[in-house]
Amino acid sequence: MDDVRKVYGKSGRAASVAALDGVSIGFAPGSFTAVMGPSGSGKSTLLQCAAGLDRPTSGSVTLEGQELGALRETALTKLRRERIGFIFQSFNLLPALTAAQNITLPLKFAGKRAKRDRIAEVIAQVGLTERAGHRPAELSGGQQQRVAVARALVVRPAVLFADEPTGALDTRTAAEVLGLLRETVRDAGQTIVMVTHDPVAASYADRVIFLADGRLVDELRAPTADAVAERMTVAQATAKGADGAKGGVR
Ligand SMILES: Nc1ncnc2c1ncn2[C@@H]1O[C@H](COP(=O)(O)OP(=O)(O)OP(=O)(O)O)[C@@H](O)[C@H]1O
Repeated sequence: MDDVRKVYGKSGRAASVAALDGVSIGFAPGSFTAVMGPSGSGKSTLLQCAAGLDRPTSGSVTLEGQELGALRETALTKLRRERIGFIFQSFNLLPALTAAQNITLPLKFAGKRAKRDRIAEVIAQVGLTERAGHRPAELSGGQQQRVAVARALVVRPAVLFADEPTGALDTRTAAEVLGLLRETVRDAGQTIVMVTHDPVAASYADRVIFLADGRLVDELRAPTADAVAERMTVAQATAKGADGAKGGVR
């Protein structure tokens, strides 16, 4: 992402909001990045712009050498289907379909043949071989999120974007899902960008970036949960500082 700005509302008008205010950042192949920041700091907007779900007001986003802004809507949709994976807080599975059918869906959308071996492989990767024939209502929250992870991985995306993937899970189940994400980075070289409010979740990443008022204000490598929690306090102070209070960052 190069100098990405996203302004909601007409730029210059009193009601306009710069949700992203000149963000430049790269996500290297095989890296796992957590995005943190106070509510309204632009985390979701960053994810949406990086994933080609939303177009920046200015600046550019490049994925595997392709500038997303240069693509028409149909080409962008194709790129999203084939090169990008998504998981959300609410698993977004289709209730009438089994786990295996949910996982097969992205291949169908991409017009690809659903090879049985690939489906079995990705189901095994998320540890759901025994549950492949179950519908979402017959699965626990953690299992449903693992189906969603498998569905995101089945196309072998360049980047997996996760928006609060453990927000609806209890601590133990969240740890399982985060461990699974970590494994896909380690074993399959998957690139992951994850928005989270939880310092423990962020500590599974290789790097945490902190947003405040649409700007990148800090970065932490090899994070521990304690170090993340401490930096969050500083990011919050920075956000307040931008509202006029002096000496926001210490
Ligand atoms: N569609 C929209 N129209 C107008 N303003 C928007 C829109 N989407 C987001 N915003 C504003 O942009 C800013 C950043 O929002 P964003 O959702 O990216 O923040 P966030 O860090 O993800 O917040 P949260 O942690 O609460 O989900 C906020 O001030 C928000 O009100």
